Amino acid sequence: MASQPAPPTVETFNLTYSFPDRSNGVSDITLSLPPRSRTLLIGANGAGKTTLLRLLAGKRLAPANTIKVSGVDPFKEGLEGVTYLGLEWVLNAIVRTDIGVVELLRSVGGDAYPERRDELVSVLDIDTNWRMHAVSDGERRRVQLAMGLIRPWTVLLLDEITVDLDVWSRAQFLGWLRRETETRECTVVYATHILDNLASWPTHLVHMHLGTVKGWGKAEEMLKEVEDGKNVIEGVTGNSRLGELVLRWLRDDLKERGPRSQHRRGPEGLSYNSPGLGGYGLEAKTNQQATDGPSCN
Ligand SMILES: Nc1ncnc2c1ncn2[C@@H]1O[C@H](COP(=O)(O)OP(=O)(O)OP(=O)(O)O)[C@@H](O)[C@H]1O
Repeated sequence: MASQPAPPTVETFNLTYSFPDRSNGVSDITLSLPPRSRTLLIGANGAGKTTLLRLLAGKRLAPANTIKVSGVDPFKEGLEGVTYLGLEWVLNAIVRTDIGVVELLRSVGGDAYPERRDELVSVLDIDTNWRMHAVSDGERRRVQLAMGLIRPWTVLLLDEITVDLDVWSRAQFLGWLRRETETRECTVVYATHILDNLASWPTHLVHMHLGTVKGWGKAEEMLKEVEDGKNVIEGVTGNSRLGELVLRWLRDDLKERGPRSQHRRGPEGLSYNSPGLGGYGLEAKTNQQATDGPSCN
């Protein structure tokens, strides 16, 4: 009897990762995202979102037993069904050559999934007569998204690659992702700075700051923070609850970090100080201190 596919969960257990130059990537991240969830990764530039997504995709080697995607280590198993769409995908040169959309979609297996292919062509408003050397950036991006999504992934790791889509197309695309999670066993983790049309989209939120997760959980519960009416951001109006929450997070994170020139994430256990601001190179710190907040003195 064929065994049941594992549920598409995304879990990390005290995940800490340092880059080859020994600088901190992410520190002590523990998450458990259930099947069929749609999670937004939120954080300022440099918070560690891409690093985390690449680790989850098995593109970087995490310490043993710190990541499980659909129950297994993504680096060791090279998982079928896990799709990561990030910058490398966008930069792939073939989508700038004189090649037609139909050929491109065929090259990624489109003919094996004709219904999904046609649905994506419609949702992303793609003209199958386009030739890729003669389309706009947004049109190219739509084709790239269709290429990446045709095969029925079970875990989709999306690093903001919808920036070129117009607002309507992005809304259609987000609606399609939602329907996917509602109609089959699949899970989405999406890092983005663009909150348009996302107010009621996420089931879970993960708030990242300086390589750590400051908070995560069900979106509805985290959004309650906004309802207290306190801590309002002056001069900013018309945001969704999600927009308001994220603005508060980023404002407080920035305050906590201090000026960028005074904070650089150095090798684990070390913090860099800017000599121009009174620091003198490297100073040893405990891991706890290094990850708890701004490392300037
Ligand atoms: N290969 C690398 N080696 C050393 N440091 C790196 C490397 N890649 C990224 N970093 C650093 O790690 C930190 C986190 O980067 P990351 O790309 O994960 O942030 P992010 O949250 O995705 O940011 P953004 O919103 O700007 O895309 C940054 O400070 C970055 O400079």
